[in-house]
Amino acid sequence: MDLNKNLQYIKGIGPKKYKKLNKLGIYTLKDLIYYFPRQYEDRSKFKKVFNLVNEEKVSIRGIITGFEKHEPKKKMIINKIQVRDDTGYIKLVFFNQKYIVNNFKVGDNIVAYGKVKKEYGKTELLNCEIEFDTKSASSIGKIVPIYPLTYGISNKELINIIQSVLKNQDLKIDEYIPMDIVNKNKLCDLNFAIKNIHNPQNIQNLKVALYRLVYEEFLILQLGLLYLKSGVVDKEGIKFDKKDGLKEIIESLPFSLTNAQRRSLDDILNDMNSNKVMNRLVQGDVGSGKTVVALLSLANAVLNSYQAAMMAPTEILAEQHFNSLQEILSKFDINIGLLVGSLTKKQKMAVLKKVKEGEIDILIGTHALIEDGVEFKKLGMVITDEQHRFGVRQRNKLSEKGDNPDILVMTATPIPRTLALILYGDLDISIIDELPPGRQIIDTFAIAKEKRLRAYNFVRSQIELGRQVYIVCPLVEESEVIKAKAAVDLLEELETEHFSDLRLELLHGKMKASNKDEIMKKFKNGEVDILVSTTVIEVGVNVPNATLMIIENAERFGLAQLHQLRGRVGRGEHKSYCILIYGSKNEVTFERMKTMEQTTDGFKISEKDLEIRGPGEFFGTRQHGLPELKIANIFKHMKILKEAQMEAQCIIQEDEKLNLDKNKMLKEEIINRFEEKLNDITLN
Ligand SMILES: Nc1ncnc2c1ncn2[C@@H]1O[C@H](COP(=O)(O)OP(=O)(O)OP(=O)(O)O)[C@@H](O)[C@H]1O
Repeated sequence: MDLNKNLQYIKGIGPKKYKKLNKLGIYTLKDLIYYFPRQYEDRSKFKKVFNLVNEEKVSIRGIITGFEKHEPKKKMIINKIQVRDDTGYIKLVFFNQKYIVNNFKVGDNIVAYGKVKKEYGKTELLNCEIEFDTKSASSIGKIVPIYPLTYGISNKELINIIQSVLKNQDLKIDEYIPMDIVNKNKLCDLNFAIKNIHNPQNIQNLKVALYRLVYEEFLILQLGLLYLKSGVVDKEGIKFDKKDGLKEIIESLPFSLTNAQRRSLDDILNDMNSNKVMNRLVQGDVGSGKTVVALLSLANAVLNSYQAAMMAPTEILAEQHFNSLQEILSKFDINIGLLVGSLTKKQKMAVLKKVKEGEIDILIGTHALIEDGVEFKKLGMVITDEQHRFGVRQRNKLSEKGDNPDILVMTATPIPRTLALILYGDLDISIIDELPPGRQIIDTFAIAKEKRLRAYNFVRSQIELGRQVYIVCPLVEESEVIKAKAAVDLLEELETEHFSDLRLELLHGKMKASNKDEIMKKFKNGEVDILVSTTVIEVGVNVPNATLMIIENAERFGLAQLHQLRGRVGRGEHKSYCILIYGSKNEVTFERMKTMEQTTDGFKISEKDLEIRGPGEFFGTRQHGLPELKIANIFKHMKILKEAQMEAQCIIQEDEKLNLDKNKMLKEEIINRFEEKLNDITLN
């Protein structure tokens, strides 16, 4: 049957209902049957009046014996319907709902659902729903689905619409998952699943249906991502040679590469050497030395007579990358340019001209890089250094400036593999899981806020040793203005009450870029003792002389975020410390603080964070970039996700392009659903 049929042409759905459904994003038959409840209320068991317990929510069944009407106040009418069953009497109470009550008369057999109130020997049912006691009662005596709704359509209305469509004998949905996979994973029939998700006969059926639909959604998602990666959209790319010049650059570095850096670089150079477009993610723990890997990849493109570009999430970072690259590559006659929002028009025009004429070999910048006016002479490679901050669209916009350039994505957030497969399932992954030698463990201490003064004494002792300190402000609402105010307040308190003799500076997102830059420079040059900052310093900032980080209200941050922040210290030869000051004292806070004290491995921390905080909060307040799913929940259904991921991998291994006959419908479904749901993830 054609599930793409517009609902307007379905019997029983007039223009009025159609319009209401549109508000929920429902247009076709498929939209409707795939509009899933967000939860259920179990109203399936009826109780006798005699057995009712105060405050419980129940379904009852009885016969109407009379009506009462009270008007305790103006404009307030309370109607009561007296009902009897074979064990006693009960009154159903309705506030200002005459229109419901008027549908019934004495002698009618009814079913009702509500909350029991027992007082002075009387029993009443509040917040009532009532229906005639027929087989078709839609929302009483059943497990009732509760749908996500918008204004203008009630849950009951939606239930009625969906039920009437489901009863339609013609509704037969074709199975598109190959039968061997259905059987192997014990998935129930698709029609059974759809019927039971909307109108579950019992809890067991509901579970079976839910499992199937969650599994299906994950399978399609993962398979779609793998399918994209598997070469279906492989574009012809540039074949870069491995140039000898690269060896020279590597030899000029002040250190030798770690094994993990070498491995990642090899992956990248092999990709670059193939004639397919590279789509690779380099995931590295804090301080693992991603920048140098990026630098060498960019240099390899330049040695092959191409231009390259690198996009960073903040200006501070872009400048830092610019400086590091400049330091190493200028000796090799490679020209680096910087393009950020804060340049004057004149400066910007000059950079753009040089980029267009090919005088700049490597352009570093913020999202200013993807603006329309930026044109390259011969762009061959792009790197985005991101923190779930750029969507695929932005990534693609940058790569469109070249002719199928190779793409490298760098992220400093260690994420568990399961999630990486979803967030970056369309990319090949290299992991830098080793810190450069000589790195010291950052000693981490969590203390209650009452002990803050001790921490401040420690700040002083570090500064006396010639070191520098970060103090990170409490995490407040995601508004830069409010964050800035919190930072200003904290600075004032520290300056007047604790460190009036030291050099303090402030850094927050609301400051003019040139100010930020100036302060960062001063901090780098050792002209500032304490940098009071919001989380703008979270990613990438590299000041080796800073050895102590204090984080206020540490319990408000995600563990992954704390780990990133902590990674700002311990970047040089000096022993480094992180003090987490927490304000609330509950189990979860203690457990999270303990994790930070005990572990410095970003991957372990992120696993733990996921475990402790669970749904939604894992990525902190940050935009997480996870795809929107209709029924599956990446956190709640982690086990099913893993199973579906494994299956997806098997399917692709057997039939990379999904050309086998048995996978034909699956492929169609993926293409359909991907277009609709995963716009943000497709690579074209
Ligand atoms: N193999 C190495 N041996 C010694 N030092 C290294 C090595 N690789 C990088 N470094 C140095 O380590 C520091 C951190 O490197 P880098 O800034 O690239 O880290 P990162 O992975 O980007 O970290 P973060 O995600 O925290 O920004 C830099 O000072 C860099 O010069």
